Formats: sequence, C-alpha cells, structure tokens
Amino acid sequence: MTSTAPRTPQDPPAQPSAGPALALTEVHKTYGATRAVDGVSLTVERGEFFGLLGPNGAGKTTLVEIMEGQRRADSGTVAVLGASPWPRDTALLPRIGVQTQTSAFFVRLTAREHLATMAALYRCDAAAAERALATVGLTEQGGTRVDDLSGGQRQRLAIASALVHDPELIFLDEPTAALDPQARRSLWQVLRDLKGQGRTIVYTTHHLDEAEALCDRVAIMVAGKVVALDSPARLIAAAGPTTRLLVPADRLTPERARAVEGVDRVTEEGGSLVLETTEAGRVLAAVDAIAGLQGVQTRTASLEDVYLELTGTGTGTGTGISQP
Ligand SMILES: Nc1ncnc2c1ncn2[C@@H]1O[C@H](COP(=O)(O)OP(=O)(O)OP(=O)(O)O)[C@@H](O)[C@H]1O
Repeated sequence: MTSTAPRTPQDPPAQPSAGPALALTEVHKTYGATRAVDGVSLTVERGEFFGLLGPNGAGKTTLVEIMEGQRRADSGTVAVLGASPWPRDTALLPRIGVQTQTSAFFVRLTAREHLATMAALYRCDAAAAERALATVGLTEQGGTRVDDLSGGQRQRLAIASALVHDPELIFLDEPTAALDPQARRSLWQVLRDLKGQGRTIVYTTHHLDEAEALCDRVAIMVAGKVVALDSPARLIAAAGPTTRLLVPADRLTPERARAVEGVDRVTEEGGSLVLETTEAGRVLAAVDAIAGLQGVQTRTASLEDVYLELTGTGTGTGTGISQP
C-alpha cells in the first residue's frame, strides 16, 4: 500500500526502471540441515513468461517467497524490478502481484465485492475490480458469492486478485491445479493474454505440458539447485532427437526389436515395447515389415522427458541436456 492517489483504469502501469524484472545471484536458504535453496542464480527479463519446475521439495516455493519478499535469503542478492524485496519494501509491493490462495478469499462476499476489497487495499478505484473480473472472464459471475463459485472460477478469481492493482510482475503458483482439462485450457488463454499485455509472469507448475505451451523459458529445480534453464524448445532439442516407438508387446519380442537396425534401446512400458531411435523412418519401415503398424504409436521428445531425465525419474536415455 502506498500513500499515493487512487489509480484509475486510464493510468498506464508504472514502468519506472529498465533492467530485468528479476535478478538473483547465488541465493541460499537453509532450514536447519535442509538446503532448500542452494546457490540459485537467474535472471528474468521484463515481459517474460518464466516457469519454475521441479519435484516436491525442490525449493520452488521457498525461492518464490524470497522473490516476493516474504522470506529472507540467508545469502546472495535478489533484485525485484530493480529493488531489494527484503526488508519488505512498501514501494515495491504495489508493483508485484501474488496469486491469493483460494483459502484466503472473503468467502461471504461476491466475486466483485472480493475484488473491490482487494482493490481498496491497494488504493485502486472500483473500476479496477471490474477490469480484473473482465480480464479473467468472470464478469458474468461477478455477483456470485465466492462460496458458490466452481473450482475453475475460484482459480480465476485468485488470478484476478493478483492483477487487480495492475502489477508489472505476477507470481502464479499452480493456478491450474485441480482443474478439469477444459478449464485448464481456457485459463491458458487468460495467461497468454496477460503475457500479451507485457506483464512479467513467474509461474510455478507441475504440469509439464503447460510449461511447454506457455513459458518462454523454464528453470528446473532439483534439491535447491537450478539444473536446467532455457526455453522448452531448446531444452527438448538438447535432449537429443530421440523418437520412441510404442509397439504392442504381443507383436514383437524384445530380442527381435533389438536386432532392428537403428534401434538404440528397447524397454517395456505397460503392454508396449518402447523402441528408442534417432532414425524413426527406418525403424518404422522395419517394424512394418515384421509386425505391421497397427497399434504402433510414435512419440517425440517433450519437456516431460527432459524433466524426468533431470529429476532422476526418467529412463536414463536422454543426452546432452544443457545445464545453466
Ligand atoms: N518453513 C520450513 N521449515 C523447515 N523446512 C522447510 C520449510 N519450508 C520448506 N522446508 C523444506 O525445504 C525444502 C524445500 O521446500 P519448498 O516448499 O520450497 O519446495 P517446493 O519445490 O515448493 O515443493 P512443492 O512442490 O511440494 O510445493 C523441503 O525439503 C521442505 O521440507
């Protein structure tokens, strides 16, 4: 909160300083013997959609809380929109938006009243609430009590709460968790629109497809460290041009599959043999000649493969993934 006059929808978002949205150097944070954040350095450019990925306990929440100014790093430097978030910088707070946990809603209010209350806390005028409702596609539900919103609508309201004061930098923590596929996809469009407005978004998710579809760059964290940082496309390309052919297991023996020229590796997955190759056309032709192609599926590398490889839960076949 600031002592400035209420902002109006006509006010342009504050763009006071150039330079990156976030700049972290050698940030450490330990809890007792646990190294929650273990020497993280990264930069997020303005307007970037930046994903933070990693398994449970990797340190994502701790890192985000440090960036938001909710936690103090033990060591290292943190610059958020050119300022230090710790100790709490009241000039910085209106410039960043943090997705509210749905448990922190004013449940007895309507969606519109909830946002109007949030807007008032930031000394924004009432039109700000209406604008945020529209941004997340909730205008029609504005008169619905928060209690009565669906899960997807609540998630939208959580995002609207982070936007209501028109921040430059937005932190979103698993905004599509627990949504059905349709609701997820429609929320993606809301997020793309936010990026289209030039906002910087730091996005924590466990959905790899989502990170691949939305993020300009992702950092993958494991045990407090960033183990990969690049665009999804570059991470996937660096993982190698491996294609996986899934052949119904009753059509081909592993021995026969291994003997096919161009097959690098054969494993079993569910009811399928998985043939890994960098020569998909050649191997497909051979499989066709041996067993036919009915039921055969091909899968090229995805961000999920890269992620599973780096987090130690993959098949161990990836190669050459670039480290930061
Ligand atoms: N307040 C705390 N006190 C002690 N240990 C903590 C605290 N907060 C987190 N940790 C520990 O620090 C490590 C990193 O936790 P953190 O919540 O940052 O990970 P995360 O990547 O966000 O996990 P998740 O995906 O489950 O949310 C974990 O080992 C966790 O148990």
